[in-house]
Amino acid sequence: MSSIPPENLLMGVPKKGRLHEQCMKLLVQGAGLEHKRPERLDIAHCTDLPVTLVFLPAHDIATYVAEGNVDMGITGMDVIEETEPQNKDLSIVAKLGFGQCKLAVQAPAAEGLKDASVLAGKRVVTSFPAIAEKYFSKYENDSTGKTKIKFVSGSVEAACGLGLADAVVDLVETGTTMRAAGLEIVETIMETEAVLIKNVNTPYPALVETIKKRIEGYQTATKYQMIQYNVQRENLEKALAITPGKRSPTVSALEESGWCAVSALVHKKDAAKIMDELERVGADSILIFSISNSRM
Ligand SMILES: Nc1ncnc2c1ncn2[C@@H]1O[C@H](COP(=O)(O)OP(=O)(O)OP(=O)(O)O)[C@@H](O)[C@H]1O
Ligand SMILES: O=P(O)(O)OC[C@H]1O[C@H](OP(=O)(O)OP(=O)(O)O)[C@H](O)[C@@H]1O
Ligand SMILES: [Mg+2]
Repeated sequence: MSSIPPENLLMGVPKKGRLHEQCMKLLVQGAGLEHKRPERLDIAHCTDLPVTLVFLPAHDIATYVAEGNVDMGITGMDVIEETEPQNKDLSIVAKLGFGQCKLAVQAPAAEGLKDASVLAGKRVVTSFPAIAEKYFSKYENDSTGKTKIKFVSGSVEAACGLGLADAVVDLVETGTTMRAAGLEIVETIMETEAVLIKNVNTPYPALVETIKKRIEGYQTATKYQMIQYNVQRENLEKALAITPGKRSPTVSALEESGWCAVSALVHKKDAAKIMDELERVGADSILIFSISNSRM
């Protein structure tokens, strides 16, 4: 294996699981971190920037970053919360808009529990023991005693069915896993999504900034599309009210007198509605272009 060049920034990336694919897309297509990962190896050097990707379990990445073993990383907010008291040197660089789900107290639907206070002192199985312990402590008193929290690293929802737990604390996205196990949400503890994080003492702040800018540019590109259309000057004001752009639209004169061409960024999700509205105020030759990357 080639050794890590000493001048390289180390970036912790989830090696598998729910975040892996979207992380790779973001880092390669978005941040241009092209690399070759040798078979079975958890380290890959990038060709364009002095960055080495280190493939790690998502649940360990906050700790690696907080302790400065890697300079940056991508993991869930839930993982950061779980390791919280040790994270004084960790800071969040950007929210990434994927890996969105919630961490929730779940109990058998048949029990019909109205709130989690009745679970204080009972048996709870989770991959998030620190969050669960803190959460249940607010419900505990002399008569309930301490909640018995047991750590498992996966397949958490099976614990109630196996008779090992009265409730679980685990992630819920679509709810499919939870419902299949006959569970329901009793209380939501937190909403979570993937975040880009850094160690505040990294010796590569300029490189962190470059990666952050590249990712932000890519995120904008994936959220927006470029709209272009022609409109008569008398209808321009109404058309610009529909497409005010991100900062401001570009308006240029057409050869045909009385007409101008407009281009502006629009939210991808609003594009169809905006085209309808522009047509209604007399715009024509309306075109939508995808943006593959951007820098604003
Ligand atoms: N169903 C989900 N939807 C969205 N994000 C999720 C989901 N499950 C997990 N995550 C996010 O991904 C992070 C890593 O969890 P994941 O389950 O991918 O890792 P893992 O348990 O190491 O992998 P695997 O489940 O393949 O063993 C979680 O901390 C959370 O932030
Ligand atoms: O609400 P859903 O869409 O069903 O997603 C939630 C499930 O996804 C994750 O599990 P994963 O698939 O990573 O398996 P694991 O429990 O073995 O980690 C999480 O731990 C939940 O079990
Ligand atoms: Mg998992």
